[in-house]
Amino acid sequence: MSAPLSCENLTFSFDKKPMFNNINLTFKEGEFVGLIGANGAGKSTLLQLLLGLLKAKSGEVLLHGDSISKLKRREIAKQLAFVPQSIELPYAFTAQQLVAMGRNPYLGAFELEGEADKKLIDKAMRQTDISHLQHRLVNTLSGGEKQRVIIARALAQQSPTILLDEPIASLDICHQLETMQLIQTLTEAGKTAITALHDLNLAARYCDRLILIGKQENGMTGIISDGTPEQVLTDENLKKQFSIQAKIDLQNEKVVLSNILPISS
Ligand SMILES: Nc1ncnc2c1ncn2[C@@H]1O[C@H](COP(=O)(O)OP(=O)(O)OP(=O)(O)O)[C@@H](O)[C@H]1O
Repeated sequence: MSAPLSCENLTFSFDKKPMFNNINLTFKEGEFVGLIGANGAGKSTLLQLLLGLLKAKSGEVLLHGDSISKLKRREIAKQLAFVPQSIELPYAFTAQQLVAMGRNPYLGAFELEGEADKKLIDKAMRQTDISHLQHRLVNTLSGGEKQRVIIARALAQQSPTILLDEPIASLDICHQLETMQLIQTLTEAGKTAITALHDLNLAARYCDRLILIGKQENGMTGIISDGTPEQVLTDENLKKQFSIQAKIDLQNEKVVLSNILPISS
């Protein structure tokens, strides 16, 4: 069976500045993948390419083997949900109305949500701990509350694959852990999750696979390393790609970084 999401020979540049050259990736059903890399490495850009929001210069993104460029946005939305870093809304929506937008790909124009949709909306709000915020206007919520509303919208979308751009950046520590646990539970149930993350310890603790993006020897952006957290979070990668040194241990079969220090250039 073809993978829920893959890309073949993706090449991309912003204006004339070459960025990705020949990226090939396959994401399997039930994988929890962390995209890691320093600021400006290209994590968001890769997510936008996988979503079909940025157009590759060459190569293609495939959803279950079908080229994303041939699918309508509505069909793509049934397969891929996205949690962006931030969201600007032109009008005042309540949290519940925003979460309900996750059902739009399944509804006709002017069609209202049915009972089954409402159940999924309620469930997504419970899973992200925002049921008590349902009637609040989203633009009055704190950054972390708003982030959880956006995650709930993506869950209500019920897509087999979810892409998240730093979903825990503005969350308190408890909601960070709960969100990572929630994504882990969803992937254990078969969903594929690909999430950009800055916290390497949380990435190592929860993700099955890490993809490290960064500058290659030839100056182009590419995949520096792709594998288990143990394979990717090596002394050399931490030094070269993050300019840090750290003590790397294994605790309960999970990589744990401690004594993290910047390497002054
Ligand atoms: N619209 C654009 N036009 C030109 N360059 C861009 C554009 N968007 C992003 N870039 C550049 O592409 C590079 C990758 O950016 P991207 O946002 O993908 O990085 P990132 O890994 O997500 O970074 P961060 O961790 O800081 O969010 C950066 O050098 C950025 O300045």
